[in-house]
Amino acid sequence: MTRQQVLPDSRVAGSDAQPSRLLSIEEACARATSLTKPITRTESVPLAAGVGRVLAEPLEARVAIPPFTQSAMDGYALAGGDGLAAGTELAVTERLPAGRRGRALREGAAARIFTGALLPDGADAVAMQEHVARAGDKIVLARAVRAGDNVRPRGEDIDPPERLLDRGERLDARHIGLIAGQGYGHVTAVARPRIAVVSTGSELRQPGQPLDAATIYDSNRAMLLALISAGGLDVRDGGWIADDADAIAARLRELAGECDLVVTSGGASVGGEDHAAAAVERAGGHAETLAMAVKPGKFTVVGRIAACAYLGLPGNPVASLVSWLLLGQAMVCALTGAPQRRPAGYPLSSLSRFQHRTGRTEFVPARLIEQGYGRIGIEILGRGGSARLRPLALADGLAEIAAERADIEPGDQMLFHPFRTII
Ligand SMILES: Nc1nc2c(c(=O)[nH]1)N[C@H]1C(S)=C(S)[C@@H](COP(=O)(O)OP(=O)(O)OC[C@H]3O[C@@H](n4cnc5c(N)ncnc54)[C@H](O)[C@@H]3O)O[C@H]1N2
Ligand code: MOO
Repeated sequence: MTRQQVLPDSRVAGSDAQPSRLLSIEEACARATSLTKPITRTESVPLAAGVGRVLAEPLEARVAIPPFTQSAMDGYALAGGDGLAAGTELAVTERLPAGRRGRALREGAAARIFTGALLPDGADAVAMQEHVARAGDKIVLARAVRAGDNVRPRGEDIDPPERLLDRGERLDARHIGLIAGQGYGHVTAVARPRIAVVSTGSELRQPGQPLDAATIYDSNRAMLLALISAGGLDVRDGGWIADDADAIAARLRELAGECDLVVTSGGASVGGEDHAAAAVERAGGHAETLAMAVKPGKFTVVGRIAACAYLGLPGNPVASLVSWLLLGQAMVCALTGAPQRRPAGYPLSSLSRFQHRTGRTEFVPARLIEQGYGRIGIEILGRGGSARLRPLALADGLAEIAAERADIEPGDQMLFHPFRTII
C-alpha cells in the first residue's frame, strides 16, 4: 500500500519542506474518522457497570414517571376542587405512608399523607402539614388549597411512549438513574473499544532502567494509558519499541489483530527518524500523515491495518495529549457511534499577555483566577511548549487561541476548556 500525506495544496516531501496549507481541526478529524470502522459487537451490561458505556440501541420509556399521581409533600390529602378556604375543617380518616394504597376519601375528610404516597381516590390536592392546624382527628386549613396543589401527576416527568435516550448516548450517572427508574437492570451497549498504546523512540527508558546520556523516561505511554482508561475504554499496554520501522510494524500487525484502534506515540512527523507511517505500511496497512493547523500537535499519522484503525501521535508529551483529545477522541466516537462533538469551551478574559503567530490554533495550559464578584479570568502558564508537562500539571485546563488571532493582550477573550470536561 502507498503512504500518502494529506496536504491539500502541497506535499511534505521531506523534513525541510513546509506544507503551504495546513488542515483545519475539522478536516483532520474527518480524515481520521473516515479510516475508522464502527464497532458492531454489542453486549448486555449490568447497570452498575454502565458508566462510560455507549448505548447500542435507543431507550424507549416503558414506565410512566411518576407511575401514579402522588403527594409531593408531607401533609394531608383532600379534595381541593376549585379551592377550599383557610379555616375549612376536615376529619382525618386515614394514614398513608409511601408504598400503601388507601381507600377512597369520603366527603369532608382528609388523609394524613407522606411524600411519594399514592393519592387516594377522591383527593386532588395536598395541604402541607406546615399550613394546617391539627387537633385530634381533625385539621383546620391555615391557607387556601385547590386542586393540583403539592401533587405530582402521573406521567408528569415521563409519559410513554417516549424516547428517553438515543443510540450512541454515552452513559453517566444521570442516565443510569433515568434507566434504573424504568426498571431495567441491564443496558445493551456497544462493545468497549479495544485500544492498544505503544510508545516508540530509541531514547526512551522504562521504570527501573537507568538513564544514560541522551535518554529520557517514557512519559507518554503511562499518560495515554491513564487518559484512555479514564474514558471507560478497554485499553491495553502495547509496550515500548525502539525507532525501527520493522520492529514497530511487527508489533502493529500483532496488536491490529486483537484491537479496534492502535495508538503509538513518537515518530509521527517528517524527519528521517520518524517511522510511524512507514511502519503502518510495512504492517500491510495504509497511512496518511496529517499536517494540522494546531499547536502543539501539528503532525499526526492516521491509518488502518486490516480492520483496525491507527493513530500515530507526536512524541512531544503535550502534543501527544492535545492530538489525542482532538483526533483520538473523535476516532473513539466514530468507533462507538457516539456523536462527535468537540467541546465548545467557555469564553473567559485573559489576564496574561501572550505572543501568538496567526496560522495555527494554539492550546496552552492555563489556570482559573478568581477576581471577586463572581468574575473569573484565565492566566496562561508560561510559554507552554509541547515538551513541557509541568505547566500542564499546574493548570486547570487548556486555553484555545484561534488560528486567525494575533497576540493576546490582557482583557482579550479566549476559549477555556476545563480538564474536568475534556480529560
Ligand atoms: N524539521 C521539523 N522538526 C520538527 C517539527 C517540524 O515541524 N519540523 N515539529 C516538531 C514538533 S512541534 C513535534 S511535536 C515533533 C513531533 O515529532 P515526532 O512525532 O516525530 O516525535 P519524536 O521525534 O519521536 O519525538 C519528539 C520529542 O518527544 C520526545 N518523546 C517521544 N516519545 C516520548 C515519550 N514516550 N515520552 C516522553 N517524551 C517522548 C522525544 O524524545 C523528542 O524530544 O517534531 C518536532 N520536530
Ligand atoms: O506542532 Mo508540535 O506538534 O508544536 O508540538
